[in-house]
Amino acid sequence: MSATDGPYVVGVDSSTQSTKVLVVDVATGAVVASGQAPHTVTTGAGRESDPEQWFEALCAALAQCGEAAHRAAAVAVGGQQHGLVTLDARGRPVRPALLWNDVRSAPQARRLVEELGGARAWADRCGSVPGASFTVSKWAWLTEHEPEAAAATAAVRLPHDYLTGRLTGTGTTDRGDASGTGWWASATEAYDEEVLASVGLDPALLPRVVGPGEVAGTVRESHGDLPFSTGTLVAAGTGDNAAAALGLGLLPGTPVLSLGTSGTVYAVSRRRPADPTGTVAGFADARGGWLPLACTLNCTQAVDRIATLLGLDREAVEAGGTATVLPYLDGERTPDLPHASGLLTGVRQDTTGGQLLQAAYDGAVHALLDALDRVLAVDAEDAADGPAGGADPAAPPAPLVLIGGGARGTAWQETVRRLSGRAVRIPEARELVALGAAAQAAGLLTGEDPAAVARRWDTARGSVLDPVERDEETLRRISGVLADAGPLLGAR
Ligand SMILES: Nc1ncnc2c1ncn2[C@@H]1O[C@H](COP(=O)(O)OP(=O)(O)O)[C@@H](O)[C@H]1O
Ligand SMILES: O=C(CO)[C@@H](O)[C@H](O)COP(=O)(O)O
Repeated sequence: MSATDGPYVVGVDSSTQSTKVLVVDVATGAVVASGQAPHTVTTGAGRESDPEQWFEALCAALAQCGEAAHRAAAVAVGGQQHGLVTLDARGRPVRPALLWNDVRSAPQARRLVEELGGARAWADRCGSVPGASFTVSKWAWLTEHEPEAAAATAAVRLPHDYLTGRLTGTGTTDRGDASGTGWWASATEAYDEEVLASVGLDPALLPRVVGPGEVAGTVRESHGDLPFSTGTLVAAGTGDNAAAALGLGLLPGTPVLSLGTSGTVYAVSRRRPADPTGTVAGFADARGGWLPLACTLNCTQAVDRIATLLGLDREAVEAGGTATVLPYLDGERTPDLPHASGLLTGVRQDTTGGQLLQAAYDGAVHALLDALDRVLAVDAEDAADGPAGGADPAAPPAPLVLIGGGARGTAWQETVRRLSGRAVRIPEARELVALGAAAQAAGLLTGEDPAAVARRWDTARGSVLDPVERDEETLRRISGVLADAGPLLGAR
């Protein structure tokens, strides 16, 4: 069979900055066509995007795929997590979506944690201690600040639910994305009626949770902007991080570090996470397992912004110097400092712009690696459960898999390598979220586990950079600044 014999599937990544689509050959995993279209995100106090623009971007990205997209037998959507999409009775957005990196809901998150038994209780029932990013906090913010918008809401959706619904005409989600809402209890794998009641949200407004391997629906009557025929299968879809885990065919014991608008660090696990510190979110994955994950709000965009302020190319880093940058331009989630802003300290007469830029990369990566240890702690408990659970403890640690737009940058690669002290694998495949969605769609056609599809496609193939000695001095310096700067960063 040649690389283009089909059948074909379409995988979608509707993430913060853009929509990316891949048309993939089910037999070989060959990407036969791709497209990308940008999104607009508001700046200022909040972070909002228009869901209708996501659908327009999806149509535009699909149009770039030409004839190949018309041949798709199944489609799935991976999307940015947590965003609150409110729809009216006609299925139109009541207002723009509140995104995962909108920190205005931090006070509501804190109140919810206090009112429902504290952090330990939340971790036990929901798997996570909700912060400003979680959908439940956003709904609580909306009911307080825009009660008329909340009252006009006839359906509540996540970004990937919204797009899936535009394809099928029905309201569905999946356990992976539902686990980032704060109203889905990981302990019972069901909507948590007590949490919903506490924020005045009627469960009838929520989508049906489609199980792994189930069909969400079929493309309702096809229309001009979409290339799909009526009746094309639509898979459950999931959140973007769970989709990337599928796209890598991830097994327990292999940590992933994703460098996009958000920085994320995660692993798959057979053990349900429940971290009462709130650093590790106890997400479900898209298969039936778990996805302990930590997320930062300031990653590639924050470092690019600092490069722009310095008038430098993003690769123009220089080693050395004494400067420390905490690039928390949008407030921060890991560490939990939603009211923080960026901090620069340790500047001397001989500090160069390139050193300041390197310090920004270091600050962004420090936060992720600090959290990686906690993510791996869940995974290590998992490994202790049995031989299938994780890596041989005597073996060297598995390479850190580097994905997301930033993984293409040498400065990012070298910073992660130096501050982690681990080998770093860089998959050749660029769009792991869209590939994971494609693998989920392919699984509907072949009956295979989507992660097994991705392994058959060899999506994690790529170069491995050898480990270098960990730069403990820089890590210590950044940790010291963080510890000393509490009041400046709005720490409570
Ligand atoms: N060659 C590159 N080197 C470094 N960074 C890059 C490169 N190409 C893209 N990026 C970064 O990737 C980011 C987008 O990554 P992506 O994973 O697509 O984000 P998201 O999924 O959040 O929309 C941009 O903010 C940009 O800084
Ligand atoms: O909030 C999280 C994870 O909890 C983010 O990872 C979002 O899912 C956005 O992802 P990107 O658009 O940065 O890929």
